[in-house]
Amino acid sequence: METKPPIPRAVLVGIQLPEVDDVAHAASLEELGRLVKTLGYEVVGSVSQRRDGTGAGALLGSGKLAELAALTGGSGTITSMASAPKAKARARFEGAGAEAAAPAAPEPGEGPRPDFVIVDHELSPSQIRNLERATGAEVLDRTGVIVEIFHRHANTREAKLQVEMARLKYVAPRLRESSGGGGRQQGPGAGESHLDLDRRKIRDRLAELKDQLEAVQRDSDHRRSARRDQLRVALVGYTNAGKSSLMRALTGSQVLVEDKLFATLDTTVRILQPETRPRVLVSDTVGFIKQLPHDLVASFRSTLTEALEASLLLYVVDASDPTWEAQLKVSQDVLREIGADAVPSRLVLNKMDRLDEAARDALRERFPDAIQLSAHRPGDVSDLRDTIVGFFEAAMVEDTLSLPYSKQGLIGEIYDSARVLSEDYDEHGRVLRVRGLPGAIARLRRGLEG
Ligand SMILES: Nc1nc2c(ncn2[C@@H]2O[C@H](COP(=O)(O)OP(=O)(O)OP(=O)(O)O)[C@@H](O)[C@H]2O)c(=O)[nH]1
Ligand SMILES: [Mg+2]
Repeated sequence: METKPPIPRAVLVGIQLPEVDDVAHAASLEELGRLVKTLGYEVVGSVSQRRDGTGAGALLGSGKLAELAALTGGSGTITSMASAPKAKARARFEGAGAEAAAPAAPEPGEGPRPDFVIVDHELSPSQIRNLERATGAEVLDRTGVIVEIFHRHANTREAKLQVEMARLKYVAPRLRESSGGGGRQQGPGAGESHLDLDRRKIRDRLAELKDQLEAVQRDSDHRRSARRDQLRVALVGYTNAGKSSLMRALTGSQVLVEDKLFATLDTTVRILQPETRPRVLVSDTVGFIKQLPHDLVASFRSTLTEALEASLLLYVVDASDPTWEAQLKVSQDVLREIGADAVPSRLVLNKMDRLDEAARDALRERFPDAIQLSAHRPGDVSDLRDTIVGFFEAAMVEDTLSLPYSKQGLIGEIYDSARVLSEDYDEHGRVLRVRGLPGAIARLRRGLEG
């Protein structure tokens, strides 16, 4: 008996559109390769072709299709009846009704041939079908890969619910009959084909998920509103830029840092260290990626709200990546859509330790306002902390609050949201000289008067 490879093997496929240059095309395929590795597959090759569009029935021209099929062991033609499409994709999604299934165990491949063809573009269900017919392999597109990674990495209840919704919405139009012909079935649901039944189940499940999600979101909105008017800075940016590394260094927390795409899927909030008065809260957020599937943007909701409510956004980029400017644009575009471009921001050029002096100078010339640093250098991190503190210091104002004897219970809140410069007493109660953000002071004043 032949020993079978334990890790699924994948071939990448990319179309280079006329407006995409060679560097961007190579970077996109490279990024797809990293996404695929994050899924636990081995990339064994890639096929790419220059074309005017991605709309062709089998995506590739017939020559390229034959080249791809030679790698995967398929017939190379769409009309062939050879090797019916595998129902693996469908099977993988069948557990979707349950809470995040464990990562699928790698399925053994058939000999050394790749089991997967992974395409760097969003495909229509019929393109997927055609490619599967021609290659005999299972076909996933970029969206499918990202949805699957999100599914595996989601940790909190909110993220899990959101990702399950995105996954069902992705899979519903791609469902097909499991048993070739697609006839009507007897028994429960008689009169409905399997396909109709599956689709109806998905609709019901989506409605259920929507309700649950709304309940969870009411909770987290509540928690967030309790943090309003606090000093908040959010780390935002492309996946793998180093946001979590900076978060760790700035707050001394143990958030996950990994050389993986989408290591972080949940927003975490920690206190800037050494602690200031009032405290500064730092949020680490999920990374962005190009061609983010539309339904998944919803699962960024908590991250996006975090960004929208911060007083300062730090756009973190991996300056050692030749495509960092395009990556920055992706993050800015998503945040602009929700109006977060109104939040004051700074550009943070991370991973400077990977660049030589000349490259650093060139960047300084072009982006004089950007903060250059390495998350791995403690001195750089401490400078960044000072910059953050300085930003809030400049935004703060001084004011006087009178705390009547009947409201002494509010003293803790005052100390939490402002810096108390001095405390005096008069016949009504305490008189505090405070320094804080205008919004926070206004809120305290309302509490004292109400
Ligand atoms: N050389 C170098 N590597 C860094 C630096 N900052 C982060 N890294 C590495 O970059 C990789 C990604 O870092 P993370 O902090 O997980 O990145 P992230 O932005 O949180 O990524 P996602 O959570 O996937 O969005 C890890 O392997 C880090 O060790 C840096 O300043 N220099
Ligand atoms: Mg992270």
